[in-house]
Amino acid sequence: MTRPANDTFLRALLKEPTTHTPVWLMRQAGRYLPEYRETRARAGSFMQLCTNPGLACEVTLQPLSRFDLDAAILFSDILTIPDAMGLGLYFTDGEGPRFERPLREEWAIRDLSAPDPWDHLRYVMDAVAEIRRALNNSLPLIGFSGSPYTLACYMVEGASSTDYRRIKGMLYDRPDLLHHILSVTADAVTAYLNAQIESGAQAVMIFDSWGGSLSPAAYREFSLAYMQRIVDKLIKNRDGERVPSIVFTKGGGLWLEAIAEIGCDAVGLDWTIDIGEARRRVGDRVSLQGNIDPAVLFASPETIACEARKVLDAYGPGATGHVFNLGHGISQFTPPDHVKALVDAVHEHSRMLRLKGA
Ligand SMILES: Cc1c2[nH]c(c1CCC(=O)O)Cc1[nH]c(c(CCC(=O)O)c1C)Cc1[nH]c(c(CCC(=O)O)c1C)Cc1[nH]c(c(C)c1CCC(=O)O)C2
Repeated sequence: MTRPANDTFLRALLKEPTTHTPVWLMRQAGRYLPEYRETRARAGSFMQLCTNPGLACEVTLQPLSRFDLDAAILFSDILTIPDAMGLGLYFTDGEGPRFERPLREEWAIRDLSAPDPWDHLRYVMDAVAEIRRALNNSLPLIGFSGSPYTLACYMVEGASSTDYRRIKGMLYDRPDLLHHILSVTADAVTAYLNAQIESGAQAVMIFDSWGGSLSPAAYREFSLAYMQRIVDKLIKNRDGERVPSIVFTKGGGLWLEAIAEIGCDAVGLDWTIDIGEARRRVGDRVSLQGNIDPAVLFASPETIACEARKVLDAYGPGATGHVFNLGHGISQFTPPDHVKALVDAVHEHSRMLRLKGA
């Protein structure tokens, strides 16, 4: 496949040299942008926005026309899979996602099956294809999914949770039931990501937002093992090339070496670990994505630039292997011009470091 005109993001994931450090931001399309709020109001609801490929494409492109970002990410949500499994996803203002039929009963768990992405999730594949056409090979497009464990948290709890008591109760009392949910969900995620690759996604990311709430042993058994199964089964693109994958476990800093072993190309880092230390620990096995504290964006543009330089300096010398990002999704209260200060500082400082040969 011809690489996009700006291929720095793909190059960094594959550890090829780059002229600057590529940057994109988790949740770069979202409520902090007034034009997003306008499109969302026109769509009616968040799910109507996600299920309309034309509107999903429109909001995917919005941050790209404001900022000099190095990648686009599909506008969708991780909860499309449990919705397609029949759990009845809905969003309430201020309370986040909820399911009408959370997975609690053994019979419902035994009934669970992986949805065919070309049938129940075709709107996502249509959005991927439409975004690729609109990008016209200017930038790479990232596809994504939630990790099986993170999806299971929402499926079993029925909403966001602070203590995960239902899923953790199941994990310790009925590990067989949780393994069944995770196994079906891992098959669903594999088919979903592969369908996104067939539709044109040029990299894929697995968001394991809640894996970090597990004990080390439970993390390996209930989260990491299933992400490994998915990464193992990712297909190549139509031209027979490897599609790089990124695995992001929020709160996974203690387990970096284990994550780097599963066969992914890059590991996402939250802001609780020094990126230089992370790099020393994983060596050449994987690239790293991250990891500035998203709250830095509430500081002044000068401070933001200074903090961005600290992350680039902490990563250290070498012209590749780092994709700059936030340590978690951007806050809806972020001033858009602060994002510009961040993106421009990353480009400027990393170009300077390359010229100095650092
Ligand atoms: C846990 C999780 C979810 N969704 C996602 C995760 C994993 C990442 C993380 O840990 O944050 C992933 C996600 N959600 C969204 C994207 C779009 C792509 C991007 O720009 O990065 C991505 C990659 C859009 C969204 N997904 C959601 C919004 C806000 C919806 C709105 O317009 O009201 C957006 C832009 C809704 C959503 N979806 C989810 C929650 C908890 C919420 C409510 C969050 C909130 O209210 O801030 C589940």
